[in-house]
Amino acid sequence: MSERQQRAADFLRKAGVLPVITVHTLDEARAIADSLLEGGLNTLELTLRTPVAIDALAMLKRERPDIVIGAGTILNADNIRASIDAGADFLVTPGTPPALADALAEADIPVVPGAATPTEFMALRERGFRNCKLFPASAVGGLAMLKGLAGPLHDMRFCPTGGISESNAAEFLSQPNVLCIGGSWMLDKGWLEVGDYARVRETASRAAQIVRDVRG
Ligand SMILES: O=C(O)C(=O)C[C@H](O)[C@H](O)COP(=O)(O)O
Repeated sequence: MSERQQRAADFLRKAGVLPVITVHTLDEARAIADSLLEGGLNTLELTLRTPVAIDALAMLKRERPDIVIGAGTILNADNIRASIDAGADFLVTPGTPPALADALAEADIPVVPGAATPTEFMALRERGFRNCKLFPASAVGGLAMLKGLAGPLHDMRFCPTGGISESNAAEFLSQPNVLCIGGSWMLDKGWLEVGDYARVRETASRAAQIVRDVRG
């Protein structure tokens, strides 16, 4: 495993839970990041799904240097460049077609390429990637899929994301081939719409407790 990939493995394992956030304003980005941090989660994936995402990433890296931020929904080389320029600590992709895998392999930043099938993970493995996102985890088999991958792809580690909630988080996190679990369950749309950041903080805090319970 390259030193760069090892760096991704270290902080993802340490984080245990990777909240996936989508922000619409800089104020919302600050409020979400602060609530997660107060709840005990200091690593997050900020998706590039909204026009303000890159500005929010740069702002958070400037104003909240203690937060480790991955840029998510990386779809192409332009997204990679913009995220690195904004100060991203790592990159996450929902899927990884060959041209994107090439661009990730050249990027000097920890990367967590996404995939959903053994063939795709094998293609990533051939390029040297060992730490990958399983997306959309529940839709493609969830725990059963992770257990299935553990045999043939025993040297790979996964960050399952998609369909994980407070009720199944511990079970996913307990799998030996799981580095961290990703999800948006602590960022319920209804709570965000009414600015109920106390619930975000409480749910983040319970997620942090799940990590302590499972990992010690
Ligand atoms: O946009 C991306 O790049 C993604 O990877 C999608 C997110 O990971 C999922 O939307 C999170 O899944 P839920 O926890 O089920 O909401």
